[in-house]
Amino acid sequence: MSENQNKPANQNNQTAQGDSSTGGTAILLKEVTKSYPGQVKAAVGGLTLEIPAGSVVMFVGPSGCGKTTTLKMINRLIEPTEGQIIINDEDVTGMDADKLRRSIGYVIQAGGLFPHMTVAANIAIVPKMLGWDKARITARVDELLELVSLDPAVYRDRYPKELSGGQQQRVGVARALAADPPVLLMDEPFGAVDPITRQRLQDELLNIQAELHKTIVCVTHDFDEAMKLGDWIAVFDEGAQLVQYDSPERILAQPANEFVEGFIGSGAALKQLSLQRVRDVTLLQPVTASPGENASDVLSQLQGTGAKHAVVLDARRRPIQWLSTRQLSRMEIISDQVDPSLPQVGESATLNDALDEMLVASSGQALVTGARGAFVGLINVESVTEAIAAARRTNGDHSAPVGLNSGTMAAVAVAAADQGPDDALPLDGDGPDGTSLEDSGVRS
Ligand SMILES: Nc1ncnc2c1ncn2[C@@H]1O[C@H](COP(=O)(O)OP(=O)(O)OP(=O)(O)O)[C@@H](O)[C@H]1O
Repeated sequence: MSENQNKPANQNNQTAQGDSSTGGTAILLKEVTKSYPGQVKAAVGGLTLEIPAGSVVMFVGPSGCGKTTTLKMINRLIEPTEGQIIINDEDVTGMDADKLRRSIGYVIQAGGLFPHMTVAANIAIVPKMLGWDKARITARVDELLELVSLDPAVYRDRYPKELSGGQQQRVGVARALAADPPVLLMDEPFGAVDPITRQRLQDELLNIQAELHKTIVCVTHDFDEAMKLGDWIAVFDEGAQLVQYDSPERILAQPANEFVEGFIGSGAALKQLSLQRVRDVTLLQPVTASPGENASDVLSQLQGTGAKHAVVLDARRRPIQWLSTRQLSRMEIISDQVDPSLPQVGESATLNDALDEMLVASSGQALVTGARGAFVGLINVESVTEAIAAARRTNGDHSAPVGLNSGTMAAVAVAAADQGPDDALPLDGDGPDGTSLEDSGVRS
């Protein structure tokens, strides 16, 4: 049996130890335990967890359940009491911790920037330690600032206190990516910013991930964030007991037990909206027009199609106006005026974002833009509803990565196993599809 058989369906081209098709590398936690001095129960009890290369794995669970402890054991900010952590074929528990940390990006809440250093100096910390020359560091700093959507000329010489919370967070991400590490650990990265900034930072992280394909492990308190960002979600209970480890779709459609249901919260159907992107929906193609055109020509086109609105595009095909037949009938020539309040969403926005935009505009429709703001079509409430129904029909046809505990919290284990063979955790040592852990790359 091949090593890939127990990998998630959408990761089948990767081996357990990374693959050239991703910028990331697989991580395997093998029966990892952490007992703090004086603790009655271990903070992490015999956790085995496979983190596929190039995927985003989100850790969720109640406060104090061991998420941060698990995360920090990966880069040895916390030393495990027992077990192995294997990154790129190597058990890193025996490796020099400083060397290890230089190959793992780490992002914490509010960026964790050094206040006495400029943005550029903060980003340059690891490249400097690695002995890069000055020109290479300067070029890399600028490249990373561009990547996180900050203009290098404006921001490179600023100090952290001269940045907004969201900007500090962006610099934190840039710093973590500086030496192009295959692994990125994030601990509540967007916890300290307002909801709108948070949404933008999440979108940006997704864009960056689409480009770089890192292996990202991220702790969050926000289940919606876990669904939006995660390829896989690990739901933990006390002692880092893994209650469910699966795709956001499956966790939503088939929560392992009441504990997971509680985490999902109300409105599971609505949460489907956060799983799908605008680009997954069939867009409508309206009549378009350009500045300088005769309004009457556009009106007759509209009459031909039965539509009531035309989208005016500038020379770079960016939408600038959205005119009704009534507005068109009052003008002769279409102007190049830009309407700043057009309801617009990007292709990578979630259906939830799109619905928000439509509701705010109360038009039931929004303009969709793609690369460099070019118009790609219209989305409406009906197409969103159809996309959700279609997703339900195709839900849940894949196996998940391996995750289990050898710890002592039997109650949780029994609760999960009660869900039947399809939903149960592989507590008997078998993977979700019945393959052995040996086959899945988990070797003793
Ligand atoms: N340095 C420490 N010494 C002793 N106990 C600790 C230490 N750090 C964490 N713990 C305990 O270990 C358990 C797990 O803590 P951890 O911070 O990993 O949880 P968490 O799930 O990340 O929590 P939160 O969501 O509140 O951040 C908790 O009971 C915590 O009190």
